[in-house]
Amino acid sequence: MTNALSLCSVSKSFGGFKALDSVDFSVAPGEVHALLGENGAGKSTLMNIACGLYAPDEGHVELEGRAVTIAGARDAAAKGIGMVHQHFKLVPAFTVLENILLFNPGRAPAEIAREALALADRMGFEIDLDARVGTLGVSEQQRLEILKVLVAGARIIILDEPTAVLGEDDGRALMALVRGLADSGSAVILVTHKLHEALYHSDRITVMRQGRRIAETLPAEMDPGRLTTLIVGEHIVEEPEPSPHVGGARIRLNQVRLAGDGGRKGLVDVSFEVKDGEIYGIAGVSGNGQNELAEVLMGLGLPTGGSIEIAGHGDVTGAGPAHRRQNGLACIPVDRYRHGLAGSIGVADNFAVNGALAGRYGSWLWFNRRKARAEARAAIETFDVQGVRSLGQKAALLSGGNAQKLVIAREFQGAPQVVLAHSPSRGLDVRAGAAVHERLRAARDRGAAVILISEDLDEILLLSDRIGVLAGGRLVAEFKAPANRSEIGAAMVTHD
Ligand SMILES: Nc1ncnc2c1ncn2[C@@H]1O[C@H](COP(=O)(O)OP(=O)(O)OP(=O)(O)O)[C@@H](O)[C@H]1O
Repeated sequence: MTNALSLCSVSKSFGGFKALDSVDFSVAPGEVHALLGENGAGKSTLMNIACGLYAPDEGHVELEGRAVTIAGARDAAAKGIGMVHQHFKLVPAFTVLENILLFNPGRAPAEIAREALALADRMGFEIDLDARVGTLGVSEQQRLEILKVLVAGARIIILDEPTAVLGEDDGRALMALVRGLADSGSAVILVTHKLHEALYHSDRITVMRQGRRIAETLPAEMDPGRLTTLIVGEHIVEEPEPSPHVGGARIRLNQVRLAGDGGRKGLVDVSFEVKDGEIYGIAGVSGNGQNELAEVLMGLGLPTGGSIEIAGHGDVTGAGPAHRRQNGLACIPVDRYRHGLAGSIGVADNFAVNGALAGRYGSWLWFNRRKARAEARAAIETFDVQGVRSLGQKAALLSGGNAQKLVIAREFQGAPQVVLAHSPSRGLDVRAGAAVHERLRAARDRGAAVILISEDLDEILLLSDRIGVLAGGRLVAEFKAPANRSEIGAAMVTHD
């Protein structure tokens, strides 16, 4: 069968750095083709060429066997290529229908509405066209992103890490939707870091490493070990490791409340404590209060009741983010681009923020830029942040995974006593994910209290010494490691 899309010997450089080196990639109608590779391997760059955001330096693009030039995103849409980006491109204040219209200008709203409802129905989900996007949950927003490109007539659909923001159930539902798209004749490219998605939900797998295509293979010929080895060049297996020493309570939440509004659940009388030398995992289906809990802990949301205490620092309930940092709290936020990094400023300056707050580089009158830069350079090396070609390079130009490594490098400076990690390995490849886990264990082993909020139950089970389950904004159950996976799963869903 003729391929729907082929990228033929495509190369791309950014200022002398070869992000893609003569890569071949194709996808056929009715096929799900998984694209895997380490952070910075070049997956997004390749897909950006497929959807017209970048022009290749060498090589060319073919649609149904004919060489074409794709002149930008609009042209790609007109040629039937639709990309669903990792970071949604929706306007929260607009309704669902208005967002679809924005993406499909010039067409009659009534016609678009009819088509959107018919497509949603065919894909097996419901959608309220009048709902404001800001009130939708992540999985609904993602379906809307997919619907947007389908309404625009996409037959080649590129999904960039679509389940990174979803919990287990929503992730499974999305995989069923992906299969439905292929069954209806679309060519689907699934960019992912999740091995099981490639192994069980794709028809073909391409692996990239350092800008090159390392392998094109079939799921039947692979298993998790072999696939990991292809991706990172080594066999990585992680095992749980209990804490060597648990001390006294370091951080304590007493009956913490946060009012819910719109689609937000809020928090209802959440109480738990985390001890020195302990990783406390917060498990739960996404949208059950995890973001709210993280905000309250980071000092971004003020609780409407209850208190938060950090041993040695007293009551920090009303303290803002900067004050909390000075009280020994480090944060790895879930949304690294919103709360973690300032994309438009340089890598070194992003790194220096914490040290500057702690007065490590002098005062605002005399800022020791040399020291800040030297520390940034050392941390980038230690934490293996790749793709940094100069310390002044904008953080937004890092690949998703390397941006996360930069946040972690910064947050682990200065040996924090309390670490809040919210989905810390989201978007990271296996090696980088394992390295982050190692850092969290190391922080715990030197006596820090670590709070790990993650919708990935495997990550929770792998790392936690104790586990709390968040459901409907309440902490509904607590377990000690080694915990039973199905009991935790039951607690996650049996409470409203
Ligand atoms: N516009 C750009 N300018 C400079 N460098 C860039 C640009 N876009 C990408 N790069 C670099 O090219 C390399 C490949 O990045 P790319 O985003 O394609 O990786 P990826 O495989 O998608 O990674 P991840 O899984 O972390 O998202 C990285 O080193 C990145 O820093």
